[in-house]
Amino acid sequence: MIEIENVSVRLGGRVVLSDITATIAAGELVYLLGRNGAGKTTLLRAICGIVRPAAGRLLVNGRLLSAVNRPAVEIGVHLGVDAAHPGHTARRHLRWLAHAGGIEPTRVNAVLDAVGLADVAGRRIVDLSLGMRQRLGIAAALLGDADVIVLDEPVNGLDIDGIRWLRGLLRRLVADGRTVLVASHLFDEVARTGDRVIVIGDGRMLADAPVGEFVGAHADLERAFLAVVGRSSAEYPDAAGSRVR
Ligand SMILES: Nc1ncnc2c1ncn2[C@@H]1O[C@H](COP(=O)(O)OP(=O)(O)OP(=O)(O)O)[C@@H](O)[C@H]1O
Repeated sequence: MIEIENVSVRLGGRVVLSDITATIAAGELVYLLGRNGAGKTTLLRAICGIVRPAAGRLLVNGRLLSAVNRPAVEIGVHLGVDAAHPGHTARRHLRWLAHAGGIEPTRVNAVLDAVGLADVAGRRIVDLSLGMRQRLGIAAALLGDADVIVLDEPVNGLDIDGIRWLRGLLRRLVADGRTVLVASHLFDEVARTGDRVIVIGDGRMLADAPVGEFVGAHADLERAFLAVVGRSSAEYPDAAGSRVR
């Protein structure tokens, strides 16, 4: 379970998140939605303990991560494909993470198999495709066999096989009773797989509802989202008084 209690975050002297409260329960796949710069990654970073809130608190399985001996077995995290050293091989990267996180090294081969990277585990990360690096990030999130999994835009770069594989993986994780929180811009995937959405706009919480309830009377999730966050003038230059030639 993830409990976000009245969390505010300041970065570079600016309030980036303001008074966010939400609970993500075990066995739930919750998507975090918001425009670019809304504060999604910052919230995920705060949950993982990378960013310290200016106010409020974040609990993972009822505890502050700072009070936990081995956070890597409490929460599995994938916050972007650039988190790995490009000169390391995929296997070496995961071995290093396992060592740093106090995780049994036998987990490395298990997660390489689980994400379909066993055949390229000896390749340097710089030589992996974007989709492969995405799978490597997901492997890192699975390494500690944690009950709580947090992923930032994990679908980017995956081909159709990868997308279908990830859908199955996410559903299996929640069926296992894990807590899964995913930031995404891909409304089709969210509508297809999500239990609930949390919507952030300009660092503020705009909605927290089951997907069906959130869509409500709107034609689809995208339209429901736009109704909540407001339409962008950049998307509608006519409305802003200028014309695209
Ligand atoms: N280290 C930092 N210092 C100052 N401002 C930051 C820092 N990191 C992020 N921000 C700002 O915080 C705001 C939220 O950024 P964040 O990356 O959380 O957005 P996001 O919703 O994940 O966006 P995207 O969809 O583009 O990934 C942005 O205005 C960003 O410029």
